[in-house]
Amino acid sequence: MKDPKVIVMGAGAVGCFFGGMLARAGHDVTMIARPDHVEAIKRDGLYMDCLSFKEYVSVKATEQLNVIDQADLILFCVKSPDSGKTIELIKPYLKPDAIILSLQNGVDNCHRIRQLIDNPVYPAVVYVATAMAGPGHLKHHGRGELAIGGWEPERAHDSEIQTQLKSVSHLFEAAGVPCKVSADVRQDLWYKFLVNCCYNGISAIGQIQYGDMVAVESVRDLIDELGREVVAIARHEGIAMSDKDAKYVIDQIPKTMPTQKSSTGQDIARRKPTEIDYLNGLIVRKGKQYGIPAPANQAIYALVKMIEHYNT
Ligand SMILES: NC(=O)C1=CN([C@@H]2O[C@H](COP(=O)(O)OP(=O)(O)OC[C@H]3O[C@@H](n4cnc5c(N)ncnc54)[C@H](OP(=O)(O)O)[C@@H]3O)[C@@H](O)[C@H]2O)C=CC1
Ligand SMILES: CC(C)(CO)C(=O)C(=O)O
Repeated sequence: MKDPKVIVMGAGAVGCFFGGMLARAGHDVTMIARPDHVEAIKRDGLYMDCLSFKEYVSVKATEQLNVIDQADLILFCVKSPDSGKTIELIKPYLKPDAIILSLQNGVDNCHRIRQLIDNPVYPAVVYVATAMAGPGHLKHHGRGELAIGGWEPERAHDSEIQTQLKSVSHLFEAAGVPCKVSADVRQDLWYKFLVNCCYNGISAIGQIQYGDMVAVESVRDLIDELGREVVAIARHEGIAMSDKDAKYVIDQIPKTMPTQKSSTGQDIARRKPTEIDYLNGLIVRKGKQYGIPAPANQAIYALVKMIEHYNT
């Protein structure tokens, strides 16, 4: 992929970080964002307040969806409940070979997107801690690596897919973003999903950072219980998950991003609907379907839904 035109669809915390890194490396990037962000980015540039640098990065920004007709690569960064409607909005402008990279949490966004369009769609497993601190102002709290891959098992060895994935990976790597092509991206997605089920809801309910969360012993016990339930469901889904690896990915979060409040917590703070139906809510539904009890996930799900109900 030589000199691709990159569009960030939904330039918030994640879109501004990864799109911003590509723009900073000199790529042609356009952020599709809400008016307050567009105005600030056009005026001053995107302020990337990162752990390793603080810089105003020059990048294009617009509210207009028709710029999608130029895109070779779309970083799809809207929240999970917005996936379907956003795809319907951009569908009229999509080039047939434009690659859509979903940087969203959850395990079913690519499947839902792919039901609406024929374009190549790939998941990115995203380990980063970011938030929008104000219009055009990105605050980075830790990490920033990606794993991408082909998720449709029947097309796993397709050479065109592997070529596309390698070129996307090179693009990010050259811009300073570690990006591996995963041999089993479904497994990687479930490990990340495990992290989200363990941390996002508690952080949202308590409006609390991960480092402070795990200072409380009973919260650590709850995280363990949430994790056990998710691992049981994952195994039932045919995902190979070891207890040792699950514990490792869970333990890394407060160590590598202690000052972060989850994206679900950020939604609650902004009085927006959350992604909880696609996180702990999915575990609750699958638990009922498979007859696997998931009371801890049920409790987190119910509490976030209650807060959302009176908050939005
Ligand atoms: N924040 C984080 O650290 C991480 C987040 N993630 C995942 O990444 C995904 C994105 O999360 P995040 O970046 O935090 O979310 P944000 O809410 O910060 O960003 C999404 C942005 O897209 C905007 N948007 C939605 N539709 C449109 C549209 N039609 N036109 C213009 N702008 C639009 C939203 O505006 P509005 O709010 O007004 O709808 C919002 O500003 C989620 O799936 C999340 O779980 C993954 C890893 C880490
Ligand atoms: C990586 C993590 C846990 C960062 O907060 C996240 O994915 C989220 O907030 O949704």
